[in-house]
Amino acid sequence: MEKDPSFLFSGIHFNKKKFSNDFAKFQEKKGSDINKSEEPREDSSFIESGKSEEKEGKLSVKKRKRKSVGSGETVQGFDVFKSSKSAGKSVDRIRCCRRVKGKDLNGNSASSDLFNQVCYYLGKSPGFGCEPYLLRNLKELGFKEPTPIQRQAIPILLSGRDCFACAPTGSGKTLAFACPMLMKLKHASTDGIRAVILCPTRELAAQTTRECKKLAKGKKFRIKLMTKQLVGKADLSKLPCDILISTPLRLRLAIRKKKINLSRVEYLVLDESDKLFELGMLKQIDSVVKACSNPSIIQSLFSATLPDSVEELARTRMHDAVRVIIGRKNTASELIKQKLVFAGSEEGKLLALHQSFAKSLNPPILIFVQSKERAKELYGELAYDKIRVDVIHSDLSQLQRDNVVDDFRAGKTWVLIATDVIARGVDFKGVNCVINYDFPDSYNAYIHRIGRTGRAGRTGEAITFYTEADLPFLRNIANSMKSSGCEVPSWIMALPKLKWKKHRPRRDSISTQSKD
Ligand SMILES: Nc1ncnc2c1ncn2[C@@H]1O[C@H](COP(=O)(O)OP(=O)(O)OP(=O)(O)O)[C@@H](O)[C@H]1O
Repeated sequence: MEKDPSFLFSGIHFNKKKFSNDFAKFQEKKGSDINKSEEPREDSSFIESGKSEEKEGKLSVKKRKRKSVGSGETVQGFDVFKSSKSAGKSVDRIRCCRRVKGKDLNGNSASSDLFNQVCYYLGKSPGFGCEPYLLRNLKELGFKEPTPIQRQAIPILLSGRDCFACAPTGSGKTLAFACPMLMKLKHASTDGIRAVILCPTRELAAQTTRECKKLAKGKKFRIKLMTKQLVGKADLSKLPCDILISTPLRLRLAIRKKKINLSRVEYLVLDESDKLFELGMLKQIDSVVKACSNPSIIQSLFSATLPDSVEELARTRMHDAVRVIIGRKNTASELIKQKLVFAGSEEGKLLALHQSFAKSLNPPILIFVQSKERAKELYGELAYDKIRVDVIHSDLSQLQRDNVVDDFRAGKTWVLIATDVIARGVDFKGVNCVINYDFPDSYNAYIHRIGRTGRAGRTGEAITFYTEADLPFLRNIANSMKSSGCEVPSWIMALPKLKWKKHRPRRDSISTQSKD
């Protein structure tokens, strides 16, 4: 069900208490008027907010506070203030507070085409022109107005600042980095690779490649996905490619074999960045960042979850970065109705699943389990039911994985059983329900798994089964539910909150056959 256009603001909370000063400022401006202005004003705060803060670097903290709170200067839609943690480093924080309205290029009212409006502002500053092909493609894709993350991140990246951004799942982060990338690159060239996008999984890399191609339709940009075959090629230095999309491992392999030249890369994106900064991928990321040696490179990090530890790590690798947080950091979209179900035992889970399918089946449904072995077991159980079920895990070949994903997208598969290989970033339109058959192994995994539903303004449901083994971690999930507006029994809220390391308990195998 589409919610138009308020969906664009799903997941946004403005903490009135914490930001009371800023809130007061917005209240004062009530009724005043961005909308009524004759012409859309050039919104310099969009682009230069961070830089003007920098200039103020010498002001005392008190003065800076006074200036930003009491001056009555124009603030449109967000509040910019220095991160206290980052004293001495140029990292700004932008918190999206409310909707900006205005007129589009033709002077029509705000709701018609805000993309035009954003681009109009940008077009006024030299070098930021949005070409007609991009506007046309956005229109063809049905995107009428930018989502909050797009509204904030696009101008920042276009202004040449590094950016790390955290916004809810399904809120349009891909476009937020792909749009400015195409605008920055302007035209295809034979200069070699000029933009690199890193994604943690092959599925996500393939999806991002497709999205970039759709956006670039009508231009001759060469957009390439780093495949196994490509890595195997003798010489990639002459690869006709403007934009390269890859997993870190494949790109690192190409770098190590000295097959690829990334010294001209102007634009680097780390998508699902917290996953990329996990221990296993950190070395690979570092070697890519090192190989992208162009001093004027623009780097950006995007994710729906951005733990503080990752931010700290990112700051050591990014300078002059603007930090954009849409809504509350690390929470699920409000469009997802989250439920916890006590299943008692492993057998209980299977029973609960069968019963709920027998009662009502509202596909497409995604079921997450904790390992490929369990994915195969559950598939074995459900395959006998008269539902179209399929399974995806890392034991399948790339071609098999692609086919499974395509069938689910096309509606041929109703129920897809999956491991965490597709928990992040993969955009299935209209998944009605996500079932965490096995409790997720971390809080972030929970947010990303359930984020496969409730995307782009649609509502969705997320059901999480738990057993005794999962009880210690229930409270952590309950917190996310509460902050997304879902009901949580008070006894769960009273449970102690534990530090959540990887939680993968040994579970009995999935089978209807009695163990005896
Ligand atoms: N401005 C827009 N208006 C309407 N729909 C949009 C807009 N921008 C993106 N979308 C759609 O929203 C959906 C989610 O976008 P996207 O996959 O970029 O989300 P995301 O924030 O990266 O999610 P995740 O955190 O799960 O990776 C896509 O189907 C995309 O086509």
